[in-house]
Amino acid sequence: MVAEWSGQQTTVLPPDHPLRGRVVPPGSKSITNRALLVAALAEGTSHLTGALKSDDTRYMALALKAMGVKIEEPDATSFTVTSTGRLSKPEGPLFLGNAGTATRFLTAAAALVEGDVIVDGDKHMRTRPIAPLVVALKSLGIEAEAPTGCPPVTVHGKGRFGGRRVEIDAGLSSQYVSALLMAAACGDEPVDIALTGQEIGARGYIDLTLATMRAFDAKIERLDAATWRVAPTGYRATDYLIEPDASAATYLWAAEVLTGGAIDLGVPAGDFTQPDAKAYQLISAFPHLPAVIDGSQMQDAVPTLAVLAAFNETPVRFTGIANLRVKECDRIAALHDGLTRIRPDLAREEGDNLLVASDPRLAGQTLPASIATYADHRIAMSFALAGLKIHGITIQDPACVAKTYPGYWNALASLGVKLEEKTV
Ligand SMILES: O=C(O)C1=C[C@@H](OP(=O)(O)O)[C@@H](O)[C@H](O)C1
Ligand SMILES: C=C(OP(=O)(O)O)C(=O)O
Repeated sequence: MVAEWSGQQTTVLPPDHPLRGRVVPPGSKSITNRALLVAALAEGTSHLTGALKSDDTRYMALALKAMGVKIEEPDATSFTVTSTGRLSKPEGPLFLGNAGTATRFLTAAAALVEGDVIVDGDKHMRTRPIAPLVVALKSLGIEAEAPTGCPPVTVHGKGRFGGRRVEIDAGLSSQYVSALLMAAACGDEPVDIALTGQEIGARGYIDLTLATMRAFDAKIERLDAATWRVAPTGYRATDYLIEPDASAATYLWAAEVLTGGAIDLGVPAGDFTQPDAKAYQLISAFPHLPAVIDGSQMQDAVPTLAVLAAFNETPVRFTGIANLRVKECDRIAALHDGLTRIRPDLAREEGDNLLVASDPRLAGQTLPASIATYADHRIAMSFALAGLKIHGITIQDPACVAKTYPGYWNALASLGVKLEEKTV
């Protein structure tokens, strides 16, 4: 992993007061990118409100525009999407940065284009696996190739999505399933989508996909615990309100318990439908987090929980997190790296488990640590939480939060957290 850093960095100064105030998290990344795609596949105009505007959703919107969809942004949290219901062949490759959702969802949707579509991303995305999705598309008779097993992917679209049944191994990413489900509604016959392999993490993201599809009038039937039948209805344009981002909420919930404050998120934790909202109960138990946390159904909340665990009364073992190794970076390694920069005995990797050796006496100490963020927004946002309690925590490349939460540093500042920015 990278050791040295030159560029922008932010030092978080521990506040001398509990964090109190109102911070509403931005719109859900997951729901915004689903809604943008299904709205683009619906004939007519859809108004998406409460949406996230960040790198990931910008890449999705730009890619859809490149395929002939009209997308306007009437205000800071809305998209107006007008489409014929068809995606046209883009002139060049679709560049999707490191947006896993946009990359996976558009790889399947590219089958609906007549002509070749190249789906590509930045150097990080080019190391994130997509082969299982490509294999699944090929089994449906859709020609596609990803020579490295990661983007770029070339999809030779035929303007249709056909085949009665497709099996998908979603062990590495639930996004493959969501991608197939969303494209399948625009097929010309019902498609059964069946999970193979082991039980997957993040099932809640499939529920999120089904909910967004149904809001745009798709018809999906669950045949059994691992199979869905998608009817070839297409989508109907609609107005859709997107809920705030539950993963973003985890930083605010954690900031609240770490400082003994009260942050009004504008949404009760129980109202979120996204998987990471499950982390709320755990966060509320702080400083009595359980000895073992299975992160499989709240994967994006694991960095938050792991940093929080450092201040817990007792150690915490994180299990069910193997696929954190193929997110924006290898998050198990990045969390281990950051925690051990704070204090060498604070974390240990055991296979794909992460053990955090908690110590409530960390609070108030001065332990200068420059946290490498590996271009991963969640590593930056979660280690900023350590800076609320420890003097000397510096976050490298703080701008990487723009992937999903561009307003993060302003949100902390609005709660009275002092930040020192420097370029080194
Ligand atoms: O479907 C989604 O919106 C997401 C699914 C999860 O990824 P995987 O399915 O790759 O685990 C999650 O980590 C990602 O941030 C968003
Ligand atoms: C894993 C993440 O993103 P994605 O897979 O959508 O790039 C994330 O936001 O934590």
